Amino acid sequence: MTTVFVVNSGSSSIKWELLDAESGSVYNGGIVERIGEPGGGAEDHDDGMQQILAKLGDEHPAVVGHRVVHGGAEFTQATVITDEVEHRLDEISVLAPLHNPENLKGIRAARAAFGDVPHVAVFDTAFHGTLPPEAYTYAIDADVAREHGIRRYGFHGTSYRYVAGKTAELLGRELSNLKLIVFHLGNGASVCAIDGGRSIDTSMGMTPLEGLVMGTRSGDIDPGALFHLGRAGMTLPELDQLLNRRSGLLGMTGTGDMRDVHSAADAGDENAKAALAVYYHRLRHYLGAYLVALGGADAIVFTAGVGENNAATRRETVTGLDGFGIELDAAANASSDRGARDISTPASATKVLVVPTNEELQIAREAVAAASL
Ligand SMILES: Nc1ncnc2c1ncn2[C@@H]1O[C@H](COP(=O)(O)OP(=O)(O)O)[C@@H](O)[C@H]1O
Ligand SMILES: CC(=O)OP(=O)(O)O
Ligand SMILES: [Mg+2]
Repeated sequence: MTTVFVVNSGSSSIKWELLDAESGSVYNGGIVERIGEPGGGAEDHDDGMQQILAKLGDEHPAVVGHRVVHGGAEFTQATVITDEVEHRLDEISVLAPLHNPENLKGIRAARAAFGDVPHVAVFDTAFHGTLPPEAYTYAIDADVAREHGIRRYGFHGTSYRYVAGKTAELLGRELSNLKLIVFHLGNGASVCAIDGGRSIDTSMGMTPLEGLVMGTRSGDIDPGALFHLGRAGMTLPELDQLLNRRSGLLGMTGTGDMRDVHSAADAGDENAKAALAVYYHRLRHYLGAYLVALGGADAIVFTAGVGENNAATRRETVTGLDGFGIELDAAANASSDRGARDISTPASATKVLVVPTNEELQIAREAVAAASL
């Protein structure tokens, strides 16, 4: 038994678990949400971490695993955190300003509380270290790109690694022989084309802003629109705020929570219906692209809050694709089953699956491995 304390410190929340990395049994855990908001769970991330550490009481983990969203070009695998590593993480924080500074606060507070055990950083970007240059290169001036580190990285990799492994188990196949398209649809959302367990393309880019429509993020937008807004007087911080925090479902409907968007659409709200259409349109855009990138897929997999729970999103993503060998079983898709499951017809050449993610367990396992426990 190896007890791991996992800290998943996000832009506005901190999720945490105390679990056994071998069995996956969770002893304790929780989430501090809406950090910094009026009436939220904590004043700031430092306050949030102090609350969590107080809840741990006398518990003393053998290792602490930290989700770190951006590892830059340097960190391509889970890494034991030394003072030097912490310093390097600080330097690359500018690459993910919504996420990394908060990840670092979690690391500092946890290292102060548990100074005698190894702390391991597990990176969202690490799984995408296999992206080929044509997938990670932006077609801009090569000198500017090199000087400023402008390239695509991809995120949600810890989730993709976990879900890819579970998918192979569910199908009873070797991951090395599988072509998968995995949709991670949570507040942040992305999709990944996985060939033989290796990420070959993904929708998020240099930062977690590119790609799909998200809770508060725009996803893909013509950069020319930003120049236009800049000329109209918007400042850089305002543009950052607009695209990262006031766009996506929130920007189009007034709420960034998919459940509320559906409630509104069901009640006849035209903005909500239009926003869902945009959300689905973007999902299908990437599905088509990745089917071609992989030369066909063995399975299309849905995970995270929306992907696991929202039958309408799954249906609208794959509807009308029988001619491509993708046939959803409507009843299986609509059922309230939980757990990893097949929601396609027996005849469907490409399986459609729901596979719940577990980033905390994946972080715990990688933390134990990196710390050689
Ligand atoms: N039953 C459900 N139906 C539709 N959407 C759901 C359901 N349950 C959760 N969600 C949506 O999942 C999203 C949150 O996903 P989650 O993976 O928990 O996000 P994150 O970890 O990025 O904060 C929210 O938009 C929420 O509305
Ligand atoms: C990388 C990212 O978007 O993370 P999250 O979904 O937790 O915001
Ligand atoms: Mg998440």
